Amino acid sequence: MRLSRMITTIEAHAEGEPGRVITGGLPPIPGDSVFEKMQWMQANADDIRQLMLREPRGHPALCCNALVPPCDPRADAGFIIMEQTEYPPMSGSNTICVTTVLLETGILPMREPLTELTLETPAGLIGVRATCEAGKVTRVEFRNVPAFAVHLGAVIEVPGLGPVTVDVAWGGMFYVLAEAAPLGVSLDGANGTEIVRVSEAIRHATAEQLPVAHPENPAITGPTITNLWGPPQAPGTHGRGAITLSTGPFDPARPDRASGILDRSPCGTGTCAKMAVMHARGQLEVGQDYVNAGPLGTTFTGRIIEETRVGPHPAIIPTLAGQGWIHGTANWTLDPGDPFQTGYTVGDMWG
Ligand SMILES: O=C(O)[C@H]1NCC[C@@H]1O
Repeated sequence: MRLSRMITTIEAHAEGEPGRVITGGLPPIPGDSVFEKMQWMQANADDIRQLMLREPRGHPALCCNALVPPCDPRADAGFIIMEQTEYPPMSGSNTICVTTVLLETGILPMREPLTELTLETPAGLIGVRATCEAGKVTRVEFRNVPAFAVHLGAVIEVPGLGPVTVDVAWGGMFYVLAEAAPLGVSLDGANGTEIVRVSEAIRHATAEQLPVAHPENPAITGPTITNLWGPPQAPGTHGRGAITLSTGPFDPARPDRASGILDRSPCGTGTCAKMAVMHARGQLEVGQDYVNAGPLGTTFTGRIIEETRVGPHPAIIPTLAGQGWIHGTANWTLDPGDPFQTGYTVGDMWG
């Protein structure tokens, strides 16, 4: 066996959303912030992201996180988030996976009943409170970056769907949000193909008609991800949503060939974007919980803890909570003679 790479990972999921955590095998990654480290990785080592997320080592629903030393002296650890078509600045399910791995594998010391951490993400510092019992992280609550609505109730023209009313908001990623019922789309996971088809058409049209950039970091643009939402279905929940992550380019000439995957969790940044929209509409107040359900019926609990501003936008500071579980460890290798040096995708599963 000849190895040109060996990457060590801890396999984890947060309320169903898989979030692989790279704990070894990365090259030195330069940068004066985790955001700069992310930019370097995107420009100089994107083969690692592809190797981890594509077949035979990955699959369309997988996310991956590269643990890196923090740059901010206030942070305990840093991580770079990698998804199928982008490096998100922030991610709820991946923050929960990273926290669970850091503490349950001893990379950082676990204190029971509560461990408090500061993590540096490309979007900035995240305060984390991990409830721990008998060596298990039973709940991860993090204070997200400020969330805000950029567009409320905008009408866009979507080929194949006609006029669609959308909101566009930041929750750590830029989301386009649309109510599922007027579109005639069921949010049940079994309807995933239709959800992806409609969501990708809306995302593409919104990115063309309502492009947005973050006021504090114009390099962060969107929307890049779609949140179809609906009323609560289960007792104790306040809403539900289906988040579609793209897994490949959208061809407006072939909307039926849209390639995307549902977040298996309720999506932390998507829930925060939804909360920002609800707050902007006076539907959710400071101190109020918002329990959001995803396609598996698992939930994240959001709460608005403060009001603030981001550039010209009124904003909220939300917390988001859920749980993660480790389900494996792995050493992934690359033979320099492997014909697939960056993995591969096939249209049957990748659209
Ligand atoms: O929970 C979240 O925010 C993440 N889940 C997959 C897509 C987002 O990054």
